[in-house]
Amino acid sequence: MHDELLQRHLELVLEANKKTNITRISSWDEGMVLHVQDSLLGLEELLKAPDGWYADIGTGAGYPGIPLAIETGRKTLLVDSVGKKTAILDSFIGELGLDQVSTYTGRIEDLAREHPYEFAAITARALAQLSVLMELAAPLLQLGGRLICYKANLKPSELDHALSLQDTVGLELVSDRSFVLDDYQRRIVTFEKVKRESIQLPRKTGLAQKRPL
Ligand SMILES: C[S@@+](CC[C@H](N)C(=O)[O-])C[C@H]1O[C@@H](n2cnc3c(N)ncnc32)[C@H](O)[C@@H]1O
Repeated sequence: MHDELLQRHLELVLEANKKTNITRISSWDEGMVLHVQDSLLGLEELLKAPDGWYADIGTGAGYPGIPLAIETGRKTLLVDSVGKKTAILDSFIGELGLDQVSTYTGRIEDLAREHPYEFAAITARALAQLSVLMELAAPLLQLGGRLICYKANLKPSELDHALSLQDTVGLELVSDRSFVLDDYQRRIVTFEKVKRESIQLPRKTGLAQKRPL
């Protein structure tokens, strides 16, 4: 049942990608590994998050958000600033019958202004360096909520910088798991929101990515 939905989502993505560029992956086999299997690497972490809303920030074609929503049945918000992408995602959601999933068209920083501290879990893949993900997620997460970061080839300096920001953004590293997926190095790095951030977040829209902390 789940496998069918996961495969149907990939079919829809590859089909839509012929008209609108929503992913660089164009083959079924690559998609099954680098989109579907990769998205599910963080399932264990999402299952450990408290109950409540889950957001996939910078979701693109719905990875890892749609596979994780299919597997967990969680109330899910797919967030992307590009309206063309969220319109395509809305059609996928209808086609797949995922009633508990919806989209938000806009910047992550604006979502945080509209819904501060309302999310129990956040995922992000191929969006930004860890410190930027922490800054973007901190004002969205409720206390005890989890930020689950999908990283490829994570450098020690990127992790060190992220760890140095924990106190500022109120997040604490809770797990770090490594995988090899088809010769690619993968890491799922998870933080928990343990206290309020000590600086005003979100900063002005765009600054997190343009001028990282
Ligand atoms: C490289 S894609 C990754 C897509 C998907 N997570 C994946 O791994 O296949 C990054 C996506 O994040 C979106 N994005 C980047 N910065 C954003 C922001 N500040 N607010 C909302 N969406 C953002 C882009 O439009 C793009 O679709």
